[in-house]
Amino acid sequence: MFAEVVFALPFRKAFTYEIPSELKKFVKEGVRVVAPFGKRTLTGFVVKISKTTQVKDEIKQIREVLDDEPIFNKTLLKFYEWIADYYLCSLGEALKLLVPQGTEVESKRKISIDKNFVQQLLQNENKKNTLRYKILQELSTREQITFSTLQKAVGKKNIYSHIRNLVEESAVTVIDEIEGAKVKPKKVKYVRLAKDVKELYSTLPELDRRSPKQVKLLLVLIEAKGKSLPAAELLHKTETSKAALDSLEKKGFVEIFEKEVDRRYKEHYEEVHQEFVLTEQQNKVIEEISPKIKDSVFQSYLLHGVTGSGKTQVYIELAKIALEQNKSVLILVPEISLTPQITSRFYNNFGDLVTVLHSRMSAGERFDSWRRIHKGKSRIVVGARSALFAPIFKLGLIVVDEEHDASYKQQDMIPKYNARDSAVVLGSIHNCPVVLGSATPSVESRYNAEIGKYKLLTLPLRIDDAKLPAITLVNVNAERRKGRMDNIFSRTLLDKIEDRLKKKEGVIILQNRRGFSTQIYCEDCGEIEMCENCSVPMVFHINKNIIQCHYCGLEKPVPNACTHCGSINIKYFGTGTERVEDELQFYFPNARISRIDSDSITRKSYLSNLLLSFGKGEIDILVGTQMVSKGLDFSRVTLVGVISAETTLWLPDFRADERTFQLLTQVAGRAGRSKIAGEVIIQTQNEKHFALQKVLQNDYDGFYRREIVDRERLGYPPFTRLALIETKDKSDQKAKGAAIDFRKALKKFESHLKISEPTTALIYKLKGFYRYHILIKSSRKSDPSGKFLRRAVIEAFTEFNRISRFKDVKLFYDIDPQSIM
Ligand SMILES: Nc1ncnc2c1ncn2[C@@H]1O[C@H](COP(=O)(O)OP(=O)(O)OP(=O)(O)O)[C@@H](O)[C@H]1O
Ligand SMILES: [Zn+2]
Repeated sequence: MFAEVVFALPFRKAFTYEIPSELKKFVKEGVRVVAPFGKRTLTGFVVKISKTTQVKDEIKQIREVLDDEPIFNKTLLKFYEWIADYYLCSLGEALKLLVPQGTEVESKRKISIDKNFVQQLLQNENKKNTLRYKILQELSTREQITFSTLQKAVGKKNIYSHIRNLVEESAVTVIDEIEGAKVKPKKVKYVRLAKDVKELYSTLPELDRRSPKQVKLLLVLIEAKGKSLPAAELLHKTETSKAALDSLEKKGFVEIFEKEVDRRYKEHYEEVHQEFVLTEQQNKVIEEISPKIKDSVFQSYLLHGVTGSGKTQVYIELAKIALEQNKSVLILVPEISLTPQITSRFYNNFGDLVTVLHSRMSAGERFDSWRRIHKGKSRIVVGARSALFAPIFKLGLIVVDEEHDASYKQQDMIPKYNARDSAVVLGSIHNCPVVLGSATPSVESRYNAEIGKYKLLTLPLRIDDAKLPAITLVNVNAERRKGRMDNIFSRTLLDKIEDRLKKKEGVIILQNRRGFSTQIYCEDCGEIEMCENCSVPMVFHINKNIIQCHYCGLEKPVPNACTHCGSINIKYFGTGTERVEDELQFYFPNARISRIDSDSITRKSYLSNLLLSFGKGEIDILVGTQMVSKGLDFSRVTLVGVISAETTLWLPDFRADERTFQLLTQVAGRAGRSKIAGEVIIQTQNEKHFALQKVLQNDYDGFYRREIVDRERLGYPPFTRLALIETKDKSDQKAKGAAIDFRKALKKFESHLKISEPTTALIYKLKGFYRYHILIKSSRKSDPSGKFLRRAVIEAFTEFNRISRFKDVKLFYDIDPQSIM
C-alpha cells in the first residue's frame, strides 16, 4: 500500500511513500503522518491511498501517524485545493491552515559540540576576525546549537563549509533530532479512593497516630463521596505534601491517575441574556434564509442592515435553525477580541455548544477548542479569519459579520487568502447558505449583489424605531479662522462633550492613529525623524516617553536635537490617540476617560473590563483608533466625535474613499442606538469631499453608485482582478533586479493583462528590506474566473527562475490584495 503525501512546503506535487504493515490500519486519507523528506523528517498530509504505484525510484516508508481520525475528507479537500489554486500556494501550505499551530512533528538539524576540543581550537586560532573564529567562539560556550541559531549568532548564512571542516576535525557532529509536538492535550493528576469507606474507617485510628496528614487527605476524599479530585487542589486544601499522598498510594488506599482537562478560553465580558420578539424586517430575512439551511442549498446573501438594525439576532435565530437540523454553524467576525459583545450573545443563547477561535487564545486553548470542534462537541464556532479552517464536518450556515472589514484578508503569511471570499466557496462545497452582513458593504460584495451572484437582503430600520444619528461636518480651517478651535478640538465638539458629561451620557471619540504625535520635524534642516529599518516616520509615545516605528516596532529614546543637523528646533506634528486623551483630560479634568488602541489593549481582560465599565457608566469617554468603530452596542452613547476625517482619506490606495466612508459611517453608528437620539461631529478639512458628503447624508447607495463608476473608469475591482507581485531583499539592487526580471518574464502575457512597470513600494523599506511592486490587472470580462491571470503568474515564475540572477530574492504574490501600498 502506498500513500500520497503533501507537505507544507512550496512544492506543487504529492510524494509517494510506502505504508509499513504495522501502520496499515492507521494510515487513511485525511490523516497527518510523519515521514522522511530529504535529510529531514516532516509532518505531511495523506491525500490519497493506492495499492500500486508508478514511481520507479526508491520509496521511503512512513514513520508515524499523528491523527486517530481523519482531519479532512474528500469534500473538505476540495476546499483546500481551491485555496491552493486560487491563492497560488501548494496544497500542503493550504492544508497547514487546517491544523492548530505547534502540533507538527519535525526534525531539526543540530550541531553537537565537543566543548573542550572546540576551546582548544579557539586558542590555536591566531586570526580573530574570521568567520571560523566567530563560529568557534559561539560553539565554545555550549554543548548543542541548531543551525539557524548559529547562523543568527554569527550573522552569516554560509556556515556550512566551516561546519563540514569542524566535523572532519571531530570537533562537532551534526545530528537530526526529531522534535515532538509543542502543543499536547493537557493532563492533570487526579486522586480517588481505592478502598471502600468502611474498610478505610477501620484503619483510620491506627493511621492517625503515625501519619495524621494522611488521614486528613483520606477524610477529604471520603467527603467527596467517590468523586475523584485534582491532586493539586487536594494537597492545597489539606496543606499536605506530595509525599503523604504517594505513601497512601503505596499502601493501596488511593489511586492516582491522569485525566485530560479541557482548556477553555475565559471570557471576561458578560451580558445578561435577553429574549426578543423579532421585528418584521428580521423575520423576513430569516424566512428567506431558513429553507436553504433546512434543504442544504448553497446561496450567498448580502445582508445590508443599517447600524443597530439587529443583525446579530438574525444570526442567532439562523443558528438555532441549523442546530435543529443537527448541523454546525460558523460565525466569522473581524478581530474577535474586539467584539466581546457578539461572542457573549452567542454564549447566552447556546452555552457550551459555542467555542471561540482567535489569536488571543493560548496555543493550548486553541488546540483544545479545535479538538472539541473536530469531535462535534462544539457546534457553533465564533472566530476571526482563521476560524474559516476549523474542522467542521456538517456545516449548515456560514455568517461573515462586518464583511467589509479589511482584517478578513491575510496580509502577512502564505497563502494570502481572503476569508470572506473563501467562505463563499466553502459554503458552495458544503451546500449551505452564506450570509455576508454589514451596514457598509464592500463595493465588491455590493456589486456581486447587483449582478445576481449574491442575493441582497436589507434591514433598513434601526431597532425600536431609533433614528440614525444626526451628523455634522465641522470645517476646521473655517473654525480656526473664527478662533473657534482649541488645538485639535473645535468649540462645537467641546461644547457637545460638556453637555453629555452633564447628562451622564456616553461619548466615543475616534482618531485613527495611535501614539501622541505622528511626526517629528526639524525646522532648520526640514528632515523628519525616520525609522532606520523602514521608510516611515517615527511616532512619539508620551506614556512610555519613547519614539517608535509602527511597522517594525523599533523603540528609541526621544531625541533632544535633530539627528540630522543637531538643531534643537524640533517640532511635533500629527495627532494620535494619546494626545487626544491628554487634551481631553485637560479640558475635562473630572471626566473619566479611557483609551482603546493596540498600545493600551495588551492584556486580554483589559478591553472586556473597560467595555463593562463603559456600559455601566463608570467611564464617560472612550477615545480610540478604528477599534472603537467595530460593533460596539451601548445604548448610553449619544455622542460620537471624529478628530480628523483625513487619517484614511488621502492614503494612496484605490480603496481610500471606501475605507473612509465605512470607518466614519460605522463609528457614527455607535451613537443613538436606543431611545435617546444620537449626534455625530466629524472634524475635517475636506467637507466637500464626496465620501464625507455621503456619510453626512447617510447615503450608502449614493456612495456605491459613484464609487462603482470610478472603479470601472480606472480599471479596479470589481471590474478587474488584481495580483500584486512583491520582491524584497536587504539589498536594494537585488530586490530591484528581481522585479525587473519578473517583469520581463511577464512580457508575453501583456496582450491580455495590464501589467505595471516595477516600482518601489510605497513603504519602500520595511523592517530592513527594500521592496518593489508589480501590479497586474486582469479584466473580468475576458478572464472571469481569473484563471488566465493565475497561469500567467505561475508561468512567469518558472521563467523567472530560469532567466534571473536574482532567484534568491524573496518573492510574494498577493491575489486580490486589500491594499497596494
Ligand atoms: N427584535 C428585537 N427587539 C428588541 N431589541 C432587539 C431586537 N433585535 C436586536 N435587538 C437589540 O438591538 C440592538 C442592536 O442590534 P445589533 O447589535 O445586532 O445591531 P447590528 O445590526 O449588528 O448593528 P451594527 O452594524 O451597528 O453592529 C442590540 O442591543 C440588540 O440586542
Ligand atoms: Zn521600522
